[in-house]
Amino acid sequence: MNHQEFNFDGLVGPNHNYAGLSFGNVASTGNANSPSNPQQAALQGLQKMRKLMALGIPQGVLAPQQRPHVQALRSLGFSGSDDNVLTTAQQQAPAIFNACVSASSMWTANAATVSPSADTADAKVHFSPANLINKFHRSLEHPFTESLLRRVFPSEQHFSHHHALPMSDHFGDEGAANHTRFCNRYGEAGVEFFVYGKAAFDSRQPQPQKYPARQTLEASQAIARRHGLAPSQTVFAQQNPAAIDAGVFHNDVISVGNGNALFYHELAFADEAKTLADLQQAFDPFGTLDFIKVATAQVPLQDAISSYLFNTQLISVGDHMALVAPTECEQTDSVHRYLSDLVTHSSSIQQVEYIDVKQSMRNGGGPACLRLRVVLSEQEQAAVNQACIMDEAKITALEGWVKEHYRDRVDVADLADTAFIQECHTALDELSRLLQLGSIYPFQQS
Ligand SMILES: NCCC[C@H](NC(=O)CCC(=O)O)C(=O)O
Repeated sequence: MNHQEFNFDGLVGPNHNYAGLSFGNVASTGNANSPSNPQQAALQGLQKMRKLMALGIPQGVLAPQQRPHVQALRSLGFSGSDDNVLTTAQQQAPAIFNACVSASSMWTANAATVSPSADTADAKVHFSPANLINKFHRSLEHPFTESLLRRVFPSEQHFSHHHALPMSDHFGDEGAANHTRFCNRYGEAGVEFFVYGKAAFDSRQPQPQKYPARQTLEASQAIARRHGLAPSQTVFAQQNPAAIDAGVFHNDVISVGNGNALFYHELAFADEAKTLADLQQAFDPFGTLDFIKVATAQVPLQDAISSYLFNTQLISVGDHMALVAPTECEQTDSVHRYLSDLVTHSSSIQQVEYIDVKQSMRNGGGPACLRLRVVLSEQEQAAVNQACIMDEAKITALEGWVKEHYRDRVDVADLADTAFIQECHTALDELSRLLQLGSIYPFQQS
């Protein structure tokens, strides 16, 4: 059977903006209140999908969420007409209002954790939407994410959908940004690797002091249990608390894996030697893992964070692997030097492709943040909502849709404007038809 790893990228929403909502994510707070360009952001995302398709990676899309989240504002005591809710919230509680207008669902690496059928006890593909409890604006995502995933992966025979974990910091879950899978071939069983920031029920373990640990060990363990993963093929490792305090808010900012390779910075894990030993032990039945370590002397941690060297997409292309890296990696001397050198050695990684996703990068989202990886067999592929699987013509149609409906400048002050919100609804209404999602948006249901 022919299995493939699909990338489901988040389509950037028409309300893409910079509100500085993510404490601990230095790009987000550093660019707070600068104007955004939603049209350029969405086109950069679509261009990235085109590039990945050209490299042979099948590509799907996940639709953006409706914002502002009027219902959340109503639950916080703002009342009257929708217009009144929005204008009063923006005047009286601008920070809360901004959180309810975020386009953060574009980073689909945080949408869910996905385990392929080769790893799960019931041989179904399992999806657990992430509760994203650490950030208010992101904690609003999971109900829509779950209903969207159910419409994109509707077959009960092949797909198993869970609810998000309990909404408590003890079970803080950030989805696939802290989850990696190793295997020889996508259709074969492999090792699932969960990286957490803190143990919520064990205060003896070290914790970051400055910035929050967004993923807990207990959340990762719960996901592994729910997905029916074999304990011998599941590894949990703690992220280095010092790296979190330097701005590494998810593991995918400091390491990336694919196939039998792990590309990581030496400061990624709290206990590097134990993490590698645990991974190799779990992988022993399948073979040898290729650990590609980047030393601080080669790339200082700050350069890795600002360039997003590890938020690259590590993909299999024929018999080798390629890194799809943001152009910031080309512009950061240490990183560019490292990558130019890397491809000349006999490592698994023999190709680097640079892409421009600056609109997303300015909020701390690189190429890897924008995609959710889903391994599918041929039968599972046939059971997916086909309108969400991309080809050249569909990408072109989405580009046309973006150019027709998206603004090229949005200031945070525009976000409560009635005309702007109406434009966003018109865009999403048309998109729900293009992607055959039915009346999925709240404004279509009232
Ligand atoms: N995986 C990348 C996620 C980036 C995301 N940024 C944000 O939500 C910033 C939004 C803003 O500041 O407007 C986050 O930190 O979760």
